[in-house]
Amino acid sequence: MAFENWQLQPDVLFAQGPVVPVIVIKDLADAVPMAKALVAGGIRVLEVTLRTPVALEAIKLLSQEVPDAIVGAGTVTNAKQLADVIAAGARFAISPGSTRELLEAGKSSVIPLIPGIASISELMEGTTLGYTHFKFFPAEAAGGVKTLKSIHGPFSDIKFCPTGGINEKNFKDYLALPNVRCVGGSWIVPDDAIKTQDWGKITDLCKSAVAEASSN
Ligand SMILES: O=C(O)C(=O)C[C@H](O)[C@H](O)COP(=O)(O)O
Repeated sequence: MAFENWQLQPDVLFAQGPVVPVIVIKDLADAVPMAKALVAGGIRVLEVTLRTPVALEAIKLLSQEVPDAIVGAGTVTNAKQLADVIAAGARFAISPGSTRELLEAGKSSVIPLIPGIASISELMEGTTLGYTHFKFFPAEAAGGVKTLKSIHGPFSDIKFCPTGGINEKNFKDYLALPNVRCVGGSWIVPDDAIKTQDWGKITDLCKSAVAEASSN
């Protein structure tokens, strides 16, 4: 267990499925059909990034309208945003990085914070405060599978959700690592499918990722 005040423990969150879609919602009207398409494809944990003006509204809407999903926030970079996403109903928060301010706020929050790390020193800052689950970002650019294998030596109890440059070709290499439970990625919610509102394509991408993840 990481922090007892967290209503959802990060090991439970990481165990929900092999892929966490990194979602960018530009048009609020897309939020519900997109989330339903993901859930229909077998993916429940949804990371809605705070990259657009409608992101907080989208988190609120999805929390109410798509009860089968576990809706959280991505791109949470400071304590104020953490408070905002909790108020919107997010059940977890993910950050691309870690600052002392954010780590302290996450520690005392009611939802789990998954801080991002790309170096050993950042990881140590987080583990010193009691964090056990991290995002590894930007995964491919920061050395990918090789880096995670090396980190596993001295930090064998720490679990990661690598994100950044992960796609249908390399995600299984990450999932095969002992310190990886799930991977994050935007490949599962491609821009062209959103633009054309091709929700069936998103469901198909999820189904094939879930099926492939469980095959050898
Ligand atoms: O927005 C954030 O909070 C991030 O940390 C960045 C995203 O996780 C990556 O941009 C997703 O990477 P791709 O799957 O390569 O598109």
